[in-house]
Amino acid sequence: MEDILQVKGLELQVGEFLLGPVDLNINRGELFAVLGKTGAGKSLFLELIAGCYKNYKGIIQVNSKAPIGMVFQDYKLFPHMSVEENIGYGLKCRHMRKKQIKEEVEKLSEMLKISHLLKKYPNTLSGGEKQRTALARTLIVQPEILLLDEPFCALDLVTKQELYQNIIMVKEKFFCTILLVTHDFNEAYYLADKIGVLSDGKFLAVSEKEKIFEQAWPEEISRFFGIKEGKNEYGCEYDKRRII
Ligand SMILES: Nc1ncnc2c1ncn2[C@@H]1O[C@H](COP(=O)(O)OP(=O)(O)OP(=O)(O)O)[C@@H](O)[C@H]1O
Repeated sequence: MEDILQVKGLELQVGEFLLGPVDLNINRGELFAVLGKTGAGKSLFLELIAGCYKNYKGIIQVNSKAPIGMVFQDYKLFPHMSVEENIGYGLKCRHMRKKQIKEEVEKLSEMLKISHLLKKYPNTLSGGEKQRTALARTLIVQPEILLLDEPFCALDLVTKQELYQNIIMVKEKFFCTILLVTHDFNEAYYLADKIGVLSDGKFLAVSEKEKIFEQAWPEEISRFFGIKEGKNEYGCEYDKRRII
């Protein structure tokens, strides 16, 4: 399959922290989960791909003419704009006509089940509603690469599972390649095609999801996958059906 993103010898030093070197290829259309504990460098990696840093070493090659979309951990909605204005913002910047913006916003809101929120303002929304709004605001400009920085971390289990379905829908209907940052292996396992384990700024392992349980990983990596001596945290043979 064709690579949409190629990263070679990528390094970024911020203060004391060194991210990289990272070598990674992401296939078009895949969902790649960046799995790691707090402080591993997950957000930095995503922000680097998004173009937030200039002072890096190495190569980031993006094989896409469309913009890269990013949904931030804290959503970063514009507080003075309604949900409708937030979602339509990217089209307004591209000088699309008001009527067309309205149509596009309505269409996308329906898909993400937030039509009833359009007149509301961000400070009156729940976490899940904010997340859907942020996702819609990013998707409206039809990115080919979607970067999601721990999009579910502050949400309850039921809302999370509803939003997982949104992500699966987005991947299929928008043909997006998705990089998803998470510290939750179950989430990564449920959603991803491929999982990369990031620890202290370095990818310790990258594996297709199906192959995770077929390989003997070093102890350090096994822990990320919830495996201990071939067994899971419940002390029984790892049973993939347990996951979500
Ligand atoms: N602008 C910055 N200047 C200096 N250090 C930074 C900067 N941004 C991040 N760091 C440091 O880089 C390391 C990685 O941060 P990063 O936010 O990428 O971690 P993370 O894996 O996303 O963690 P979390 O899961 O808690 O969000 C941390 O030690 C952090 O303190």
